[in-house]
Amino acid sequence: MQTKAPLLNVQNLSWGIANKPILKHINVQIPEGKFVGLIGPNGAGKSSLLRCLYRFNKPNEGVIEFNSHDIWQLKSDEYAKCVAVVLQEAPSHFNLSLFDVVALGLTPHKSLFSSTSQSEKQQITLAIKTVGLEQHTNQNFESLSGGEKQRALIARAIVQQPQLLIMDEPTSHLDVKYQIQVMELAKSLGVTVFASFHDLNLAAALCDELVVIKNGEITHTGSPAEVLTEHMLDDVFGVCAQVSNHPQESQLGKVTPHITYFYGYK
Ligand SMILES: Nc1ncnc2c1ncn2[C@@H]1O[C@H](COP(=O)(O)OP(=O)(O)OP(=O)(O)O)[C@@H](O)[C@H]1O
Repeated sequence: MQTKAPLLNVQNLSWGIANKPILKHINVQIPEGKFVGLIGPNGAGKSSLLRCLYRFNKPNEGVIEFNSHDIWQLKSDEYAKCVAVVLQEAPSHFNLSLFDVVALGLTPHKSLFSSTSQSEKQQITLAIKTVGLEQHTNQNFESLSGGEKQRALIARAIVQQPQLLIMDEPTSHLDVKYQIQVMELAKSLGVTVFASFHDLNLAAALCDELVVIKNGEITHTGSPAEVLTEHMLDDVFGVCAQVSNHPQESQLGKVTPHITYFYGYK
């Protein structure tokens, strides 16, 4: 039986700035429909890798295939229709309402200056409702809270109807409730997601697979249970921790690693 090609296939990717190698011979496969987390210490290369995937950084070496096509051979608007990006910092959208920002998700699908049809307006309203922001529809985007902004950007991604959602630490400024809410919302969309995380327990609970990067190299890939070991946490993150099974998940017969950190160890 022939196995299906991954939605995103990164082969031997290297990228750097001014002769300084930052990403070194990266190989990553993101299967269609999976929620894959990218983890690694500060400065490991997470954002640099994700930027290569949404064509912000052009690799010095290697190939990135989307649906078996080299992404640099695709027309930029064609690729923009397929890939939505949610970043750590919500971009500034002065004078735009929440509705207007969510409507920007239609941009890759529309010609310049074309107006928004009735059915598109319904699509936008539905996406706003999905992220629970209907009471804020006409509010200025800039006046939304951090968590509301990130949910609005997910609504924008819903409207875009991407095949792949790339998220670069989208919850790092949010309180714990919004962190869980925003990532669970992203998971509930059912699209393929590749997201970087700093909260390893959140990554363990939500991700089907994890990719670990350290010093610009992939060191581990696999299920959260395979990847999140005490040895890996020591080796890659330099922390002393105990990994157990999350109590909520063990009641359901699932194995989800849960990390307890120890303090005062060097
Ligand atoms: N445009 C650039 N010019 C010079 N150096 C860069 C550039 N982009 C990234 N770097 C460097 O590459 C390394 C990896 O950075 P990157 O932002 O990808 O790491 P990260 O894993 O996302 O880190 P963090 O968890 O702190 O956000 C860092 O040392 C950073 O300073």
